[in-house]
Amino acid sequence: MPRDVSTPAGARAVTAVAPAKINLHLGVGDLRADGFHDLLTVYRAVDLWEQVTVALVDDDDPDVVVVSGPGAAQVPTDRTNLAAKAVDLLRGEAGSGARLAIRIVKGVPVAGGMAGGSADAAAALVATDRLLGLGLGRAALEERAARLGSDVPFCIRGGTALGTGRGETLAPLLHARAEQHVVVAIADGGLSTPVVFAELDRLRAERSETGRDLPRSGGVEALVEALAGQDPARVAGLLANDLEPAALSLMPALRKTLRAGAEAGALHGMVSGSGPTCLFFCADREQAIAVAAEVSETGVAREVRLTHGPVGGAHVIDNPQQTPQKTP
Ligand SMILES: C[C@](O)(CO)[C@H](O)COP(=O)(O)OP(=O)(O)OC[C@H]1O[C@@H](n2ccc(N)nc2=O)[C@H](O)[C@@H]1O
Ligand SMILES: Nc1ncnc2c1ncn2[C@@H]1O[C@H](COP(=O)(O)OP(=O)(O)OP(=O)(O)O)[C@@H](O)[C@H]1O
Repeated sequence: MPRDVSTPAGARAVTAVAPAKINLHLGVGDLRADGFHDLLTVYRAVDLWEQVTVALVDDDDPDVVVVSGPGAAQVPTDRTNLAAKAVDLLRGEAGSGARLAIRIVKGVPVAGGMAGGSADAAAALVATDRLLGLGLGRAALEERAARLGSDVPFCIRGGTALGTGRGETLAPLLHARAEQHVVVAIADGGLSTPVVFAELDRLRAERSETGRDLPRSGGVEALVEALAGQDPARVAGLLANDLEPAALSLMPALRKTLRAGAEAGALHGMVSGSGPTCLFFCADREQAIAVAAEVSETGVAREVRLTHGPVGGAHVIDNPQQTPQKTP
């Protein structure tokens, strides 16, 4: 462990946090020539946070990556770690020879479809920008973020946003502020994002041969309008995830999880992004507490968490113990 990686924010270390994302709508187009799929998505940041500290260390100390928190053992600690890629990108661009150590405290399920690794990259970009005094604005940081992954720009931005392209092109949805209480059911094991996209392509091809195409989600206008109102049931009726059939095909046990949420009375249950985390949308915090307790009792999930959104995007925090900012 480098000697000053846990130094409170100051000249030699900066800590930033970035939120998990959920996709209230995830429309997936056909496979593109570059290996990605065009998306039409409504992103929302929720209050599960990754915390990343970037610290200047002495020349003879290594550029270590230290990861702690749930699922830490599954996260790489070499330069393939997305936070390390973010640090290397900005340090290289600045022509800096600084030795930088990274400490990650995970609060988002690993490989769970909630952009945990992307949040690490987002927080690392924001922290490195501040530590090296680069002064890159939001737009420049989001451009670097898009090079690291499709979800990374949104983890910087936070709030609620429309995502297009491969998910990296964002437009804020400033009126979509209706708060949501969501129960997060974390599965035992993860799903690989590219494998889930490939399974969707396979299912679509298979179904089209039988003449019964897999249904595709439509537009987002009604959802965006509902998000400007105050009726959680209306919002719940408009949620959609085109990747869900692929995640269910790869992990059929998730059907049981979704059933448990429905039986507990959630307004709507669905797989989060590429899965396997399942989300249960509730009318209010009281219902969310009751649904979380009931789903937890059935034993279908490894862990059940309560969350809500929207919350803000990646930002520097002065005190690593402090609670991240709650509003966008
Ligand atoms: C499922 C989502 O989380 C929804 O927000 C994202 O689309 C995934 O975003 P991400 O994890 O940042 O994914 P990336 O690191 O950009 O891409 C990983 C892999 O996922 C697949 N991928 C990702 C995004 C996209 N629009 N189409 C894809 O087909 C590709 O195989 C790609 O090589
Ligand atoms: N900092 C990181 N944190 C977590 N995983 C990382 C990180 N860097 C690289 N990875 C790799 O990325 C894989 C996906 O992890 P991640 O937690 O980002 O998945 P995810 O939340 O399903 O992603 P998304 O929702 O963006 O598709 C992991 O299995 C891990 O090997």
